[in-house]
Amino acid sequence: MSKYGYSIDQLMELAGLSVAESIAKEYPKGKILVCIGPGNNGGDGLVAARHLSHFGYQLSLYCPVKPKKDLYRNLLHQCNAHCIQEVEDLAVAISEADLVVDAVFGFSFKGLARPPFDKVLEAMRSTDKPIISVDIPSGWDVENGDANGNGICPDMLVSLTAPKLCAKGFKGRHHYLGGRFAPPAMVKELGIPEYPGTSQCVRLEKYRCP
Ligand SMILES: NC(=O)C1=CN([C@@H]2O[C@H](COP(=O)(O)OP(=O)(O)OC[C@H]3O[C@@H](n4cnc5c(N)ncnc54)[C@H](O)[C@@H]3O)[C@@H](O)[C@H]2O)[C@@H](O)CC1
Ligand SMILES: [K+]
Repeated sequence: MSKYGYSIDQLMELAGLSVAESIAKEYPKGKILVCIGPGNNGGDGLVAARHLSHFGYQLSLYCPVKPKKDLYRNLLHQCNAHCIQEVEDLAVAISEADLVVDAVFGFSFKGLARPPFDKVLEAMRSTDKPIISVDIPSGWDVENGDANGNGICPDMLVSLTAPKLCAKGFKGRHHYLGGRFAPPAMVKELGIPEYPGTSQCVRLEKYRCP
């Protein structure tokens, strides 16, 4: 997207907002735990957490690794200013949550999850709480999906910009598209569906991939 002059902050803000809006369309108000990874997928999760708190959900964050980048630190600072608590005990936090947002890994994940994220994925695999994955279910390869069987099975997937090939393997109930920032040339090239009105997200009734 940088060829169109966007900064990562702009894209992340719109991506996270679209994740929050997608969640609000399908799940009633309640407690949401957001699990944050070390890259931009985690940044999307921090933005989504902030918007969900504005929408009236009760948020908490689990961030086992904190990158030193200003972008990440500022997003975390904003969450703190919104009284979003960070939790230390993942098992307890999952048991107390109504929903879990998976913002651990996105399209740059490779191989098998290394510590401490192996335990985060394990905890998300073993809960029966609905999981909402940001862009890609964590542990999945962007093209080959859950090839090694260590990924998670989300109830909702919010694909960003366009669904990735791995979304073919998504078996959950709700598939949304968010990240409404593609200019017309890109919309045409990728066959991105139309968004309704002013919405930042669109429900996909069947798999669509450019
Ligand atoms: N158009 C775009 O490019 C946009 C992308 N966004 C988000 O950015 C995501 C991609 O972000 P990134 O490229 O930062 O990557 P990710 O957030 O997918 O993850 C990269 C991080 O995971 C680590 N990692 C990779 N494999 C690992 C393994 N096996 N075990 C442990 N750690 C591992 C890497 O060292 C790196 O720190 C997308 O999926 C999407 O959520 C949005 O923020 C905005 C727009
Ligand atoms: K994810």
